[in-house]
Amino acid sequence: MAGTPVVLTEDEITEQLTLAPGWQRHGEQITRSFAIRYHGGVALIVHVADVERLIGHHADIDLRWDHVRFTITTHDAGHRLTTADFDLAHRIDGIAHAHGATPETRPDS
Ligand SMILES: C[C@H](O)[C@H](O)[C@H]1CNC2=NC(N)=NC(=O)C2=N1
Repeated sequence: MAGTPVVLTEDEITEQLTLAPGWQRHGEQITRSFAIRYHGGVALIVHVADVERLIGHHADIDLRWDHVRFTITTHDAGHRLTTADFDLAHRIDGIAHAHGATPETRPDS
């Protein structure tokens, strides 16, 4: 990822969250789950990983038998939220949709 990422202010985070419906904030990270069967989740993760490699920004990914959960923060900014996190979130939304994964709200996400 080019340059040192700029940490977002609270107001900027609030604004970014309104533009990324479905993503939930947990401290200095954002997370979202998508319902998809295990092998479909593996294919989804491979696709996301290809894009992450291109953009130089990576989510923590939790694969379960019936869903995949993505958690994003910017390590290089001291595990704070930056625009790179929301950029990746939007990219994940598009890829998940293309794979037929269904956004879901889980109590643990
Ligand atoms: C050099 C490399 O591109 C950087 O360390 C990237 C890698 N992927 C990353 N991913 C995330 N989530 N945060 C980062 O700060 C980050 N930095």
